[in-house]
Amino acid sequence: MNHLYPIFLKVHELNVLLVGGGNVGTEKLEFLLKSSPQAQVTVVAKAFIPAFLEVAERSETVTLIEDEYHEKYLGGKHIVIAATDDKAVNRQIRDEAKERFLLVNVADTPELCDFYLGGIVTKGNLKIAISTNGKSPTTAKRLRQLLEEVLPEEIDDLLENLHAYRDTLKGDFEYKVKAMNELTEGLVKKR
Ligand SMILES: C[C@@]1(CC(=O)O)c2cc3[nH]c(cc4nc(cc5[nH]c(cc(n2)[C@H]1CCC(=O)O)[C@@](C)(CC(=O)O)[C@@H]5CCC(=O)O)C(CC(=O)O)=C4CCC(=O)O)c(CCC(=O)O)c3CC(=O)O
Ligand SMILES: NC(=O)C1=CN([C@@H]2O[C@H](COP(=O)(O)OP(=O)(O)OC[C@H]3O[C@@H](n4cnc5c(N)ncnc54)[C@H](O)[C@@H]3O)[C@@H](O)[C@H]2O)C=CC1
Repeated sequence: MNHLYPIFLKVHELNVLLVGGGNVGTEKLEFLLKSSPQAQVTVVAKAFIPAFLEVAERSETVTLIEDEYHEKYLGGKHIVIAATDDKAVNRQIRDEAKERFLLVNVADTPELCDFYLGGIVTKGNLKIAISTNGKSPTTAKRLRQLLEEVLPEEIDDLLENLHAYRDTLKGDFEYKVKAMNELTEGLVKKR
């Protein structure tokens, strides 16, 4: 049983701190920006690998700070992702973030995480997040790839059309709920 509760964060309006600019940091930043290209991310690392810089340069909302992690970098942040190769530093980031009641993810270390990053499928306005409860990130990746493949791009047209249709409906809330449910019944009806 997976007890995690998924939420969809407006990371373009929240301040994210990422510590570490190596392989794992690159992967985290890449997936964050793929899903949320305007994510407000400050990255602190002693050094950045070229692949990291390549990903960061594509974004206008990523700020890089070449420095050792210090508690001061938690100021003004809502969410923290620790991705250094130093376990003690990751632990320190986690402890100092917790003192401030910030939500923290220590990459690849489930026991130190308040939340996990998931596999994410985006088709226009549709977004699906996948979690295996930390049991198999590779399965989350494969499911993400599968859904990206099988869900048609046109699914976004469906959402837009239904949204437009809802706006044309005259009547109270109850009437609209009924009309929208009848119209979309075919999506779940068993043949
Ligand atoms: C708990 C969690 C915490 C977190 O990091 O947030 C976590 C933990 C760990 N990851 C590990 C390794 C790998 N992670 C991936 C890939 C992804 N990992 C992601 C999330 C999560 N990883 C969270 C759980 C999500 C869930 O609930 O399912 C994804 C979905 C999202 C993202 O990273 O943004 C992203 C796919 C994105 C995509 O493609 O869509 C691959 C696959 C690959 O790269 O091909 C490998 C190598 C294969 C392997 O080793 O399994 C290890 C072992 C480290 C070691 O060996 O020491 C641990 C630690 C452990 O399992 O104990
Ligand atoms: N590379 C991979 O695919 C995997 C890595 N891991 C583990 O994840 C951890 C991170 O791995 P990588 O990203 O590959 O390491 P890496 O060596 O590529 O990157 C580490 C990053 O942390 C930064 N850093 C280290 N100490 C710092 C500090 N005090 N303040 C600020 N920045 C600091 C470095 O400057 C660098 O940018 C390691 O512990 C590794 O064992 C686990 C599974 C897979």
